[in-house]
Amino acid sequence: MITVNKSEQQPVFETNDSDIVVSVKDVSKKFCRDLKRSLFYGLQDIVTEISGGDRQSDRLRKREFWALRDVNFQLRRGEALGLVGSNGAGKSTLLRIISGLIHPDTGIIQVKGRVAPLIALGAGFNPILTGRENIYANMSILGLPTSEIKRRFDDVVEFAEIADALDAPVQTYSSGMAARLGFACAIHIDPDVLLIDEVLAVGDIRFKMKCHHRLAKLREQGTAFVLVSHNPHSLLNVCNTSIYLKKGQLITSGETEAVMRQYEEDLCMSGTEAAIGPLFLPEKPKSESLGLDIRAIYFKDAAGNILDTPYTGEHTYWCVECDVHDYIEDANLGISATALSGENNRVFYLTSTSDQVPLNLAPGKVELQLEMPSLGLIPGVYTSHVYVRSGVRSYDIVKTFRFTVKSERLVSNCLYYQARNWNVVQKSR
Ligand SMILES: Nc1ncnc2c1ncn2[C@@H]1O[C@H](COP(=O)(O)OP(=O)(O)OP(=O)(O)O)[C@@H](O)[C@H]1O
Repeated sequence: MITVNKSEQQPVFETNDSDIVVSVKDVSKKFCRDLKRSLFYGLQDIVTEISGGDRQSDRLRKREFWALRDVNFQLRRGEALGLVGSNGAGKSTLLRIISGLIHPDTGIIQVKGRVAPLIALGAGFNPILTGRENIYANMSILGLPTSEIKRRFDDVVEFAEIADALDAPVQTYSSGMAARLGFACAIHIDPDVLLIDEVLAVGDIRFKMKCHHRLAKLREQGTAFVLVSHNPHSLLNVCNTSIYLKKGQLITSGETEAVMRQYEEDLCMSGTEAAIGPLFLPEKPKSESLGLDIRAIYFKDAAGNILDTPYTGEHTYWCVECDVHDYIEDANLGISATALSGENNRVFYLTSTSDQVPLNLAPGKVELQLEMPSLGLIPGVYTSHVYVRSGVRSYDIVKTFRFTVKSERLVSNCLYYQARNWNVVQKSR
């Protein structure tokens, strides 16, 4: 398990643990966007190192940026760690550093045992060599002696299901075939650490199931995994702990479900400023009032508490507080909500009149409520339109009430939250 220091959201190191197979301590990596400059910096670094100077690895030079910054975590035998983060967050860079393909600029990486990186499709294969030749080349790069490769060769071919194409160049393989071969080579070297970057997303469902089955077996035997995926379900199925990277920084780590929740919430909110709390409006001068004035809009929970933000799936009241000056019969409360994150889609438009619920209002302070037994909105920032009418007569309207929805549940891959129960009904025996 990753141990997390709550105050800093960085894992706390436990040394002297013989089960630790990967230890990543204060690791940073910088890149330069400008190719010419990058080559120049490379040369400069080599010269500095040869002359025994200080490279000042922890400082950025012109046009450099941190692709990873002070990342810490540990992985133990048999543990599966998920890696999430949006494009460019630094996931592949981290895997490349663990696999030894690139070196960090600062920090220490310690890896015990054999690492099998499944980092990019067909990585480690030479396209002009045949499948047969590539199996030998790839598995010996991964550290297996030729005698062992010979012994395992048939199992690799059988697992990869490429017997017919074994003597064809790998460049003639489909992406699925190349992925199958890569996976087969990696698992047949008995790795201590397996690094997987979205590779399982390629291949048909049957092969994916076969891979998952094999991964579970490897894990039982003590292989540790780091799995990068944009699909929360594959992470939830495989990894009990995960880390969330954002612009190279480790944002949070811990139990996969909690990490995914924070990642999804950030994704839903991206590009929009969170809006929090109720909206209160000033009293209107009598001359401007049309007989009913909206004075506040807010959400309440089932116990009647006003909420800063409503929560997906919870029993929620959308409340519209009004000053009513005249008797109003058949008032119509209309509420629409549009998601500001994503493509600005209107999510719902509800009116009491279309639900055939006439609202009869007497003068005084009145709270109109739209009761939602289970809030269907997923986490995100929304803007809404709220009005009170009667027939064609409009009393008051608020055009932009912004609010934020949060969630304590996982709502991945959903456009709305479906309240539900799962049952088994025994029909007969
Ligand atoms: N060799 C390189 N030279 C310059 N910049 C690089 C290099 N490799 C990666 N980067 C940059 O570093 C950042 C992190 O890249 P990385 O590939 O690790 O992200 P990622 O989280 O794996 O993204 P994705 O989900 O899109 O695969 C990105 O801004 C990327 O453009």
